[in-house]
Amino acid sequence: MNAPHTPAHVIIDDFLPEQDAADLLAFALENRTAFEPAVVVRDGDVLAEKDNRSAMTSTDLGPMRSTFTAAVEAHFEHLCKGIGLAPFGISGWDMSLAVHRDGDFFSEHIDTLTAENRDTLPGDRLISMVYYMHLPGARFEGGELVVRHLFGRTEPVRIAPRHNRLVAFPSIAPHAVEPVRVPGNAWEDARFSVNCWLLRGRG
Ligand SMILES: O=C(O)CCC(=O)C(=O)O
Ligand SMILES: [Fe+2]
Repeated sequence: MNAPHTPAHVIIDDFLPEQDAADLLAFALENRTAFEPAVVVRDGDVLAEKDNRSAMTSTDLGPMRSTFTAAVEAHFEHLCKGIGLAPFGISGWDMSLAVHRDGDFFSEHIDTLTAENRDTLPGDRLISMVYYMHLPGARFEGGELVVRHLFGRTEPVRIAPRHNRLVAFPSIAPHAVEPVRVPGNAWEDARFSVNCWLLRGRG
């Protein structure tokens, strides 16, 4: 359980069986051409906004998609409890692979879609999850996830992007990715992740 005054978040280390973690990372490493520069969506407009975010994403998880969703489903009640939410019917999954390379970052934001953006998904993002992966000895530095609580004067939590670590938090919690440094900027040295949002249907 989280202490009462820390942001409600859950960390699960060794989230996937070792072989699945290696296969998922291998899939991301091998499918480099599927990644495109990430965009920021605001008020219904898709913005390639270098001021707020620099990363690349791909919605193709291939055969690893079902491996990943099954693992999340197995932890669903635990995740809800740690975040302080009653379990809900998942109306949809929003998922992508992401890579942060040298100089990449994501300034503070929330994942909840509001206004016109809300209609782009078949439900509201309630839980945000980030699953980290990288090769042993990958040379990136930085890229900590910083999660801030919405209310109260509490210290933000800073979470290192450790291989095979899942972090979950409420999608409305402000969070950011600190700048990543990758000496030499080799693809194999980057900070890879799966971003996954659990959607709840609307009444
Ligand atoms: O990569 C991370 O640690 C977080 C990414 C994120 O906040 C997002 O994609 O919305
Ligand atoms: Fe986010």
